[in-house]
Amino acid sequence: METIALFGGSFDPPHIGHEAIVKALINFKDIDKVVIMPTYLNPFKSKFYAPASLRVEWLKEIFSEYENVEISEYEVSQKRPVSTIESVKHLLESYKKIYLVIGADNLASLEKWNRYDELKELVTFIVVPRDNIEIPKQFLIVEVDKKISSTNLRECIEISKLPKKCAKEIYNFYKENYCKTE
Ligand SMILES: Nc1ncnc2c1ncn2[C@@H]1O[C@H](COP(=O)(O)OP(=O)(O)OP(=O)(O)O)[C@@H](O)[C@H]1O
Ligand SMILES: O=C(O)c1ccc[n+]([C@@H]2O[C@H](COP(=O)([O-])O)[C@@H](O)[C@H]2O)c1
Repeated sequence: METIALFGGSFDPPHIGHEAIVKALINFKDIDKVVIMPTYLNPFKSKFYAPASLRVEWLKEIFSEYENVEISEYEVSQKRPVSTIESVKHLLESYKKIYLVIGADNLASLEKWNRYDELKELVTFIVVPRDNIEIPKQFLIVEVDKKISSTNLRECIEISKLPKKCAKEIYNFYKENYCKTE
C-alpha cells in the first residue's frame, strides 16, 4: 500500500454522490486504497449539522463491505478545524503518494486553502466535475455525474439519494432536525 486517494469532506450528510466517487476511485490509476477523511469542521465553514461521531459512524457502515477503503478519524479526533495540509503531512508518514480528491466546486477557493503552495507540491489533485464548472488542464479528472449535494439534502432529505446501508438512520436524523419541507 503505497499510493492512496485522500477523499476529505464534511459528509453532512453522506450521499450516493460520495459513494459513486469512492467506487470510481478504487479502480483509478495506481490507487491502492481510498482514505475517506471526514472533517470535524471544514476550516472555511462555521458549523456542522450532524455531530462528527455520527458522520463517522455512518461512513463506517456505508463502506463496511468495500475493500481498500478506510475511514480516517485523524481530523475528527482533534475536535477542531484541521487544514488539509496537516492531514496530508500526517498521511505522508505512512504512504508514498497521495491523490487529493475534490469536487469542482472547491476549485474556486483552492488557492486560499492553508499553505496551498506547499500542499500542491505534496499531492496530485483529482477533480470530480460538478455544475459545469470548468476544470483547468493541469488537473486529473474522475468522471462521476451525480447531481446531488449535502446542502440540498439538508433542506429536503430524500431517501433515494442516501447510501442504502444507513439510509433510514440518516433520513430520520435530518428529517427530525433540519428539513424544511415534507
Ligand atoms: N455530486 C458531487 N459531484 C462532484 N463532487 C462532489 C459531489 N458531492 C460531493 N462532492 C465533493 O466531495 C467532497 C466532499 O463533499 P461534501 O461532504 O462537502 O458534500 P457536498 O454535497 O459537496 O456538500 P455541500 O453541499 O455542503 O457542499 C467535496 O470535495 C465535494 O466537492
Ligand atoms: O486546508 C484548508 O485550508 C481547507 C479549506 C477548505 C476546505 N478544505 C477541505 O476540503 C474538503 C472538502 O470540504 P467540504 O466541506 O466541501 O466537504 C475537506 O476535507 C476540507 O477540510 C480544506
